[in-house]
Amino acid sequence: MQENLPRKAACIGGGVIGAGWVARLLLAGVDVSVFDPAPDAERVVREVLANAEHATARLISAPLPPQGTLSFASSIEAAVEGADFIQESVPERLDLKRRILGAIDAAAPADALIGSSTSGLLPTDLQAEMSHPGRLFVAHPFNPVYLLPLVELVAGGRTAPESMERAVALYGAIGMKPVVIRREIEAFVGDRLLEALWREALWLVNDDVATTEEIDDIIRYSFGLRWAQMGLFETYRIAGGEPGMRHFLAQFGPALKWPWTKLMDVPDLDDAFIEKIASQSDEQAQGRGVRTLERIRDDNLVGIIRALAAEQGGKGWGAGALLREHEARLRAAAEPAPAGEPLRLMEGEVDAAWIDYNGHMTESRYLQVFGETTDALLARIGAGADYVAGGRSFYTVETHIRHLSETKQGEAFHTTTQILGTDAKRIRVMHRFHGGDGTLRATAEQMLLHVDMGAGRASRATPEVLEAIAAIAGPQRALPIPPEAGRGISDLR
Ligand SMILES: NC(=O)C1=CN([C@@H]2O[C@H](COP(=O)(O)OP(=O)(O)OC[C@H]3O[C@@H](n4cnc5c(N)ncnc54)[C@H](O)[C@@H]3O)[C@@H](O)[C@H]2O)C=CC1
Ligand SMILES: C[N+](C)(C)CC(=O)CC(=O)[O-]
Repeated sequence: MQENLPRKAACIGGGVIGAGWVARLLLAGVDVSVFDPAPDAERVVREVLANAEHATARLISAPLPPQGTLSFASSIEAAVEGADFIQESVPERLDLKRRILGAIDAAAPADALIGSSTSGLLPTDLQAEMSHPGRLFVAHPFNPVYLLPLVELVAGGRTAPESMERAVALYGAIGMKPVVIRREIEAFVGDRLLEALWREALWLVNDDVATTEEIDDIIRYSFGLRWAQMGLFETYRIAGGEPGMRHFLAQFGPALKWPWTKLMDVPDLDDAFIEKIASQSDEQAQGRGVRTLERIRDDNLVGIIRALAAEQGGKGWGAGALLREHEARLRAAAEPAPAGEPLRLMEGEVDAAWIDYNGHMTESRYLQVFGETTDALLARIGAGADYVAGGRSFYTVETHIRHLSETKQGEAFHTTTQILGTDAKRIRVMHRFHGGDGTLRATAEQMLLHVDMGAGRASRATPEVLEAIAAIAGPQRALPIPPEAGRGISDLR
């Protein structure tokens, strides 16, 4: 089991955000008990979980821990019993949140942490009536919680520093990027930025400058793409050309004082304006329901995050680098294969983009999966990113892939690895690609050569790496040699 994971979590409120938390926690292997009095709460949570399972299987290529157990409680008291972590996600009303947090505080075990999902209320106000306010903090996520990694952590006046330290470790362990906000302010940082943009967008629709669809196009075809990989400041630094940020500020700073934006004014949200926004939004949705839109959004987000994970020589960038770190933790925490068995190094689900004109997974994607399996093996034997930074690495010098049967879109898969042979400079491996039903779909035999990158030639691996290889390869020697090993392509002429 991974370090810093809660033993048992309780989610109070199972709507859009609560259900997202439930899914993220369950998929991290944590048991979750939910309390939500809405009659259809269980249906909503299960539908969001189904979307999250689909997205997570495609996002994370490391073996996932066994999913936690989901239960529905009939009261707050029953939900929080035995929980060491509670996430509150009830509607955004101070009086309601105070009452609910009071009930959680009274019933939860003394050492349990309590995070509130509030989008803007001050933690000091939320704590006001709690008997143990030291354990309450704001943990503000972004929708969908099971895919977007950021969580803003905000301490109130009475939050114990130790609770914040524990919170950073806990949210990190479930694959998130906790950012501790330095000072308690309403709406924290993310929603301050988003509200400014949203307010401006409402004015543009109100004044018939653009429709909801046109505004969304202006975002998604331009700066929306930029923001997934660099934020505002780094993007503008580049826009300043070679002199960077100083030149950017000199050129565009004065425009900030021109009356372009409406700042704090908000158009009246009267019935006519609500109808205008809602009907434009209906037209834009083209009849797609919310679960369909969620699937489209999730598939796109998975594609973007995985693309970021492939950057920087495979170390990843931004949210992609965070995913790489999380996958490494999951691999380290995965139940080790019994000595002598093939290692199970990679899991996933076949992406729509991996399907070719023949309607099955295309050959280049098998090589991608086998390449990532090799990376996972190298990380396992201590030859991962730190080793490469020290100037040594393994290069793949030969690969032979055999395609044995088809794999279709959406199928689950996993890979296994057997070390066939090894010496001081080489590892010969056989990777196998299995479909969700366990059948063998493809194999890849590879020769990996240890290289001194500075000298640009083959060299001996370090004693530690050789020892780690021997610990896997020794017991695997009892396995039968796979029939694909050493085979060439037919000599058809
Ligand atoms: N929707 C969003 O985009 C985001 C919302 N948040 C925050 O998350 C919190 C929840 O918002 P949503 O999930 O959007 O609202 P929602 O309306 O989708 O869900 C709220 C849920 O709370 C339940 N509820 C009501 N009274 C309750 C009670 N006494 N005990 C337990 N559950 C109760 C409702 O039945 C409902 O299922 C709010 O504080 C909001 O500011 C944070 C980030 C993003
Ligand atoms: C609209 N909102 C204030 C509830 C949005 C958020 O809090 C964050 C998000 O997911 O955009």
